[in-house]
Amino acid sequence: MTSETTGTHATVREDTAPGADRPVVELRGAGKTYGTIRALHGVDLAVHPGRVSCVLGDNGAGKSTLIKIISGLHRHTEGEFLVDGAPVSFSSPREALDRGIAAVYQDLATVPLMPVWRNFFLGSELTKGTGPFRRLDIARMKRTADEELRTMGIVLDDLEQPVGTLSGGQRQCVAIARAVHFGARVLILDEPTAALGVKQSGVVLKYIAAARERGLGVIFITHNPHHAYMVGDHFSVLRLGTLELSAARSEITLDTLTHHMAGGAELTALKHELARVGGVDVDELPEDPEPSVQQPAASDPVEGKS
Ligand SMILES: Nc1ncnc2c1ncn2[C@@H]1O[C@H](COP(=O)(O)OP(=O)(O)OP(=O)(O)O)[C@@H](O)[C@H]1O
Repeated sequence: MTSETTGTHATVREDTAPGADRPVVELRGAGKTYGTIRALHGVDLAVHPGRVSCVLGDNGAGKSTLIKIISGLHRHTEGEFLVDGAPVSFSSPREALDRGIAAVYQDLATVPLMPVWRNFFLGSELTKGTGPFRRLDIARMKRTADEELRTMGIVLDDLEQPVGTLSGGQRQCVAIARAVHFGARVLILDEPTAALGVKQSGVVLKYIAAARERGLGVIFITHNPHHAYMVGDHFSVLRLGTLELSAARSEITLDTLTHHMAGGAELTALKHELARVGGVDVDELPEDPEPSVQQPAASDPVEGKS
């Protein structure tokens, strides 16, 4: 049996992010070309400690490419990528991890039949004794996993239960707690709520907020403006590989964010098309709110919330 002590609904974020100083991770005019395909171009992004930076975009917008650059899977081909203010170009995820940048993907690298505590330490098992007497320190691994999960507000009744028996949301939370334990300063969460229902999404959003409270910088990739707005301090909307919108929380409403995500101009054009085709009463369709934020200048570095 499994239980979550912290309820299931994330609290809507107030506009009160701690005064985070310089960004841990920063992209300045960054881009990536695959052969002749320009997947990402001129993107600015700043990830500060204790803040959640949301990256939204439709299919093919360039979200995965952005994550791959920051997590060390691909090198950027234009602009700058800085960690702690110094330019970097990682050649592997190991290098990114060594700098405290950890990616948690939808298809989590867990072994479903192994217990929770074993998955928590997968690949980094604790041992005791030396030489031929060296063996797994099972008691310490269970204790540490339990403590770390509790610190994040995740209480599982039985750490012996196979990780495959946890809900999708709980597995994400174990993966987040694991990354935090192994020294992540920046968490990249790739659509962590995409395959989840409302309740489990709430659980994951809570732990995103918990990671933020622990001072981590979080890059939250999502299609869902409602989820982003629950926990986000800053919002970037990508469209066809470029930054369509970059706004701090204080500069944007949920309606405006939703408008950008939905492709407001495209929806309006679609409404006109539907009116021409007939059969659809476009007056019955909901109005789309107008955007009310400035578009970022390509050369302006994206600042977090002031
Ligand atoms: N390895 C690659 N080689 C060639 N083109 C690529 C490669 N990876 C991505 N692209 C192209 O780059 C563009 C951006 O893709 P990307 O996967 O980054 O978008 P995305 O926002 O993550 O989309 P989705 O939500 O569908 O995963 C797309 O046009 C895609 O076809």
